[in-house]
Amino acid sequence: MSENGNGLPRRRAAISDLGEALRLLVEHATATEAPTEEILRAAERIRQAAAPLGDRVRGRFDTASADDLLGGVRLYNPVTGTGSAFAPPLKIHREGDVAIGVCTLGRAFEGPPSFAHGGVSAMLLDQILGYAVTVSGHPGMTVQLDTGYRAPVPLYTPLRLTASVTAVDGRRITATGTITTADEPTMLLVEATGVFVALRAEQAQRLFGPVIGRSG
Ligand SMILES: CCCCCCCCCCCCCCCC(=O)SCCNC(=O)CCNC(=O)[C@H](O)C(C)(C)COP(=O)(O)OP(=O)(O)OC[C@H]1O[C@@H](n2cnc3c(N)ncnc32)[C@H](O)[C@@H]1OP(=O)(O)O
Repeated sequence: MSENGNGLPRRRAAISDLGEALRLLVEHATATEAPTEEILRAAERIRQAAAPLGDRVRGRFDTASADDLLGGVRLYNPVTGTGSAFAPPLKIHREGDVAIGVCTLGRAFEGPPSFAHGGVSAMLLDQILGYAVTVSGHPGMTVQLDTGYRAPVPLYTPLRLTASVTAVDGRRITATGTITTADEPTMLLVEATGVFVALRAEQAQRLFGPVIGRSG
């Protein structure tokens, strides 16, 4: 399915609206103490609502019609995608050479009680490090991600992430990043160093050839 003209902005807005509804559902479903019968009724209604969406789906190697890979539009990215049920979503922008991210994590991201799962922090950092690496003009794939957990990351608290490239060594790009709360940006919660590798042409073709061949 492809849409152009006014159809594409409307479709992207609709996908983001669905994503927001799904995130509300995930948040309520994760936090609910509703009666068991209400949970059973909700499960049935949700299955009914999901069915028509499954009538027309894209294949594994098909890019979403609303996405723009080269333009950086990925509505279903699990970290930043506004159409994703799983994404916080993390919102990233640039301030000079530094990437800044903001998000708030709900109950679905819980690890230790009332705090974020450590893997979620690593996921957020991988994404913002990858963003910093991409906008620096040296895009690559993560080959190593080292995370240091200094203090637990609180749920339901606005968070601030930063990332910047610290070294470019041939095809290897190193970036470092942090997570703090928005209110206390000097109190480090999690830090990370990521190593990214720029793909050789044959690696890009081997890994993404089927996707590149079908998009556009
Ligand atoms: C329009 C604007 C839009 C802007 C907005 C866009 C925003 C857009 C944001 C996207 C943000 C996504 C952020 C998520 C990023 C993932 O999550 S990527 C997914 C996770 N990563 C992977 O799946 C990668 C898996 N690894 C691989 O497939 C292979 O390792 C690779 C990457 C193809 C590289 O192949 P390889 O054979 O391992 O490495 P090779 O090519 O032989 O060597 C490359 C170099 O890297 C080195 N290297 C390899 N592994 C390591 C390691 N672990 N540590 C250190 N060095 C290493 C090698 O030693 C070698 O160095 P040199 O000898 O050249 O000095």
